[in-house]
Amino acid sequence: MLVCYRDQRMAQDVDKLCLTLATITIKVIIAPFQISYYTYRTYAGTGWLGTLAVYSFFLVATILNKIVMSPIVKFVMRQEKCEGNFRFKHMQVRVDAESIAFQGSSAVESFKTNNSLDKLIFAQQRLFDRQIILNLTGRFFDYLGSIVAYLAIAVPIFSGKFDEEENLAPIVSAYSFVCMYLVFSLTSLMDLNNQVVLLSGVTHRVAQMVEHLMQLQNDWDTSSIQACSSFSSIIHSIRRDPSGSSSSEAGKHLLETPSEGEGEVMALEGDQTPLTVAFILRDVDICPPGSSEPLVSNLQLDVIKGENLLIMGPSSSGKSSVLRVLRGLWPAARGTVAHDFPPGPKTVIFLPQKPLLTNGSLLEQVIYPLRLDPHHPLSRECCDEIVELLHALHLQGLLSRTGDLYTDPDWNWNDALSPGEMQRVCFLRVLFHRPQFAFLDEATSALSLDVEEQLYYACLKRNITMVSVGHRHTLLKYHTSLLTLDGAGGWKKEPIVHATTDTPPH
Ligand SMILES: Nc1ncnc2c1ncn2[C@@H]1O[C@H](COP(=O)(O)OP(=O)(O)OP(=O)(O)O)[C@@H](O)[C@H]1O
Repeated sequence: MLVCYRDQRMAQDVDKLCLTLATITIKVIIAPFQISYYTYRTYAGTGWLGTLAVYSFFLVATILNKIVMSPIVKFVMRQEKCEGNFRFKHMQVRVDAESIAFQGSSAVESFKTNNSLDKLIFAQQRLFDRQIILNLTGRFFDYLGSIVAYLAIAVPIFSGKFDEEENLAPIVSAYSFVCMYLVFSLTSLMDLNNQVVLLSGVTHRVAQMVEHLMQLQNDWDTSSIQACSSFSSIIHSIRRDPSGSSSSEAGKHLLETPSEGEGEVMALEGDQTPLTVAFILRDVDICPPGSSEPLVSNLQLDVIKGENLLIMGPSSSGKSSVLRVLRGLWPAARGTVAHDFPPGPKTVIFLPQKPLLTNGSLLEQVIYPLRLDPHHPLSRECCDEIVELLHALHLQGLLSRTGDLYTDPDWNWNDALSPGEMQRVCFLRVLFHRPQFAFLDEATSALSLDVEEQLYYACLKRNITMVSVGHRHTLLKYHTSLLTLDGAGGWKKEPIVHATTDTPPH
């Protein structure tokens, strides 16, 4: 559908371009004939003096127009640049939509996009201010043009070219003003009509988008309420079922540590930290959009504090899709997905498979998906910690390239960093925010094994519960459970038995 829509839009754009080009070509072809014809008519009516006056006026007007126009060029360029930046930001948001949704960073991206829109509007405002002067000179020469025309006619009249008995008034005006005004009015009306047509098309599309967004918001609100109530009922059913027959690892965990577990679950329901259970999945089928073929069938899964889960399986078996369902990006085709935790990077963080870097300073990359408050700069300790982490992950080179933490570089982070650097910067967010749960979708696939080990041990040291998706068997040693997808809808969850040498270094 998206491809269809894009193709339709492209076809429409091409049609519009062809139409504009055809109009310009016709005007260019007609222009010499028009000029020749009207030069002849002017010469016939006013003689060489009148023709010379008109041509001289045209020459002076063009030169003055050029002088007024020249400074505007740089404002046009600035406006074009701001518009380019704004459109690029929009494109980035569209391309990275899933990664943004995973990281819950829509607010910061919205802020940054609005910021670039503000810059664009400011640049446009400055351009419009200058264009007023240009328009005024344009209009001035338009009116002066008609005076010059009357002056040109005055020459033959006063030189006695016309008979005195002739009624000169009709000759002079020859209804020219009425005709010119009519043509002007019609042209203006046509321009206005075109603008209204264009505007109504755009308004229609914006209205459609707003309606669609409102519908999405309603659906999301309804599903969130359902998710919260499902979470409560599942938690209560776990408590009521001490045999743990239908039950889950979460149930066992809660029953093994009743007082602590219950207290923490109650805290969860009351929207407080710390979390014990982040997600509960019951009888869940996962299907990609537009398909009824489940990637994973009847999935029972609990994401519990302290249980580091590794999801493995063949390519396209649905590993990332499990995270998509957990994050609420895809609805479960069947079953219940329950979750209830306060939003924010201190509780749950998702690192999508595609590293997501935003525009802005190095500091903004690290604190993402939060954004800097210009009135409350980050504390010195925080900055020191970030610098320390950058050194620990061998990213101090970025610091020298940007100059400091706060400078917004004039290059694009997505173009200037290697895939490994991007992954380390994204992982740095996890270490900085220290969330309770981190969902890592092949977050270290571009890194060497020793760096991977360093990052995972850093997470373990910070007591961050990890749910990782990956292919490497070296990841096993950082996790306690393994969920294996077979690519045909089946799955198996088992504990990982560790050798004693696998304990993290302190
Ligand atoms: N937005 C989407 N719309 C339709 N199908 C999708 C979409 N995203 C993914 N899929 C399909 O869902 C299936 C599972 O994708 P998923 O990304 O979960 O696989 P994966 O196991 O993580 O694979 P890999 O190991 O290659 O990353 C794939 O066949 C993929 O083409």
